Amino acid sequence: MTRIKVCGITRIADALQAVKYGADFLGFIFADSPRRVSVEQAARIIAEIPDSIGKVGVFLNHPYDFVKEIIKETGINYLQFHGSESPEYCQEFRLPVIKAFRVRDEKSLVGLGCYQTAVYLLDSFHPDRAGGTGKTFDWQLAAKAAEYGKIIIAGGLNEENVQKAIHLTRPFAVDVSSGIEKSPGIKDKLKMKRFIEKAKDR
Ligand SMILES: O=C(O)c1ccccc1NCC(=O)[C@H](O)[C@H](O)COP(=O)(O)O
Repeated sequence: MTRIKVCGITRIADALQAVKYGADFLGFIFADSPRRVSVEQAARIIAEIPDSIGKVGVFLNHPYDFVKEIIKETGINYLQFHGSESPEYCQEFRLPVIKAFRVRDEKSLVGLGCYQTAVYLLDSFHPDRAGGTGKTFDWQLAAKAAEYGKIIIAGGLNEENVQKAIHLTRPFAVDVSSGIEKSPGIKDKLKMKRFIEKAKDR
């Protein structure tokens, strides 16, 4: 069954709803974003979440020591590197790594084979925004990435298109953020429920 990552969590209520509806991973953004959480905020939310749920810290070209500190202070147990972090940098950490690639065309996936990460997350390229764009990319390109390992499909997913994305790309997981929001960082309960139901129905 396709796993589900709900990203951009900023509130305990949203985290608990996502778990109740069946999310497998929750994402906490430490990069510059309207969905950014403080260390204290993330730690407070994570303390309320069952152990079985993956808690993913999302980073963007952060210094090694910053990431180490967040791991220590919050209890995140997955690392998502969303920038131009090198394979060597990703291997410095003991936690499982999700390396993100922002897909514009085939060339965006060059270098993917150099990483030895747990999973690859494919997100949409946007010239000004690193993530949470609400835009999809050409899902046909996901097949190339799948040759290298497990993939997570991200970027512009919502209750209308998630089944098609799963059907076309057969991912390990799907990732959603703005497609289930009322406003950045504030999730819409009903949209979240419907998204998860649709994703689980595939
Ligand atoms: O979501 C953000 O604001 C963000 C900002 C900077 C780096 C990464 C960010 N998000 C990472 C994610 O994993 C999002 O879930 C992913 O970009 C998909 O977002 P959306 O298109 O809104 O579903």
